[in-house]
Amino acid sequence: MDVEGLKKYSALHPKPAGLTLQYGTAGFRSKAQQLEHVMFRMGMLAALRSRATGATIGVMVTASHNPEEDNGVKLVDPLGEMLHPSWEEYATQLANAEDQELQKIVTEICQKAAVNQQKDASVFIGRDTRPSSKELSQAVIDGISVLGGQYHDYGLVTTPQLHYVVCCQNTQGQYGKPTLEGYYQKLSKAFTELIKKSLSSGEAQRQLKIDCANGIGALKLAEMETYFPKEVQIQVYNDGTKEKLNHLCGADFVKVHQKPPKGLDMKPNESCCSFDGDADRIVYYYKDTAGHFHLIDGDKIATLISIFLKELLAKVGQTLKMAVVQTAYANGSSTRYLEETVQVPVYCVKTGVKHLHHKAQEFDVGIYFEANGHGTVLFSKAAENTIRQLAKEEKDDAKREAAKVLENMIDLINQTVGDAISDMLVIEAILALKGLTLQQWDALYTDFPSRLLKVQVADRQVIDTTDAERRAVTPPGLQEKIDALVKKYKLSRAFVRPSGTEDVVRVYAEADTQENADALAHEVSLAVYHLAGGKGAPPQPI
Ligand SMILES: CC(=O)N[C@H]1[C@@H](OP(=O)(O)O)O[C@H](CO)[C@@H](O)[C@@H]1O
Ligand SMILES: [Mg+2]
Repeated sequence: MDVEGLKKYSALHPKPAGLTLQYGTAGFRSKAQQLEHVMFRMGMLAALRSRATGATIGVMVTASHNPEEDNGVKLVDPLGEMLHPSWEEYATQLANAEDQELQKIVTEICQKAAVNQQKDASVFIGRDTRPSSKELSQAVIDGISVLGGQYHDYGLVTTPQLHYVVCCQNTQGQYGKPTLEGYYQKLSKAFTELIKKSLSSGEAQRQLKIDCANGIGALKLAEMETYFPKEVQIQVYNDGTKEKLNHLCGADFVKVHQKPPKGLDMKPNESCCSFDGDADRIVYYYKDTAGHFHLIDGDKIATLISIFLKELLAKVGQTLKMAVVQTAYANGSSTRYLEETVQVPVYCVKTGVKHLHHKAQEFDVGIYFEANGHGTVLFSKAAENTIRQLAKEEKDDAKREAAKVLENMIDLINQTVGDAISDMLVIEAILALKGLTLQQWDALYTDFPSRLLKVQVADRQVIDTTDAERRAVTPPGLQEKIDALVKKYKLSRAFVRPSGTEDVVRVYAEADTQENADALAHEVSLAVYHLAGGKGAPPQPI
């Protein structure tokens, strides 16, 4: 280790006194001006992780759907997955070390994780469009360099694009070419093949309005435009030229407020969707002729994909094990529909993509989505091989054609992580192939009315949960209170958990009517406020 270099560079990116941050659900997130030292140190950690795995590691500078003033950083593991949980602890230790302790902590991590410091290190870097991202990614570069690592800076990319190139690089091109061009080519080729099949059935040109949250998605859709088949016409809104990132727009805003984003003029029955700030989430929506807004969230996306894949698997005659993975935030109506009508097993795991991804890996075809629109489909290597072979060699025409559709789906889906661009193309292809309108898709089932709220408390860690976060174990009395409140309403359900990305406790409730869901959520919020150390004024009714 270049001890002098480390001293010099860490002095350029000093840690603010008294600041402690934690590698949470989606890496580190905070106000941008508090993050320089974290970026520098995550550059260092990525170099160490690269040496430990003998592979290229990704570092993405983004705070996704958070306000423009925030920023964040997450590490990408060799196959494009989220950083392994065993290293999250090292990330937290390194980020919180005092400047003069850095060398000691690095040595400790190297010992604990058996990192050979002589090995080569390679890191890919990407960033979103926040004003602070460029400078912060420079701090990441300093961190990589100070530990003697090599890097490739992809500059402005969506989070899923960075995951994709990391996976391509570490699979020696098996997953595709580790370039943006490679990404656009792979997706557009698969999409064009699929759309061709629907056109023969007389589909008209498809039109879609996309709210890009004033983020990176707009730039990347513009780059991709030349690759799109002309049968699909997309119109980009909130492209970042006028308004602030994520302000009153984007997938998170639309999902949480259950209303259309600012800056997108929506005519009745037009297909619209929203990306989030780093383009790894997507939700669809439309306005009916009576002017009512209809949200089609991650649960309905998972449902559409499940129906489509199940039908195809039946056509190819393969008994592959398929399942859907959700979190406690999935609307109860979606879970019921998937289990009872689509007849696919559904599993509930803790919030956070890493948990969903991990569970989905247990199946031949694992479909996972968070209700907020983050999700993808994973195919096991064995399933993928079977499908590719059938697509090439199967004698039965109908079976072979179905296998080809599945093969293109495999190529169109970004299996490394949820990807708004890829998911959008998957959805458009399925709707075209099935000849479904957004209204028909929406009508598959009706969401139970729900409400998601935040409560401020002094220390959110006083709440500990179990059963995939659906029950609170501490503080004492809280779960009993929630149980009693839930009993007061019909078709109701409620749970609370500390957020992993914000300093709040999240409260979720469902009930038979919107008024009841709102009332239940409010009553549960009060229980959290009183039993878990509420801060500031008590929660007000909605
Ligand atoms: C209710 C909700 O939407 N929670 C989000 C949010 O996590 P919290 O731990 O709830 O803050 O951000 C995560 C990262 O983007 C995302 O994975 C998750 O779904
Ligand atoms: Mg995001």
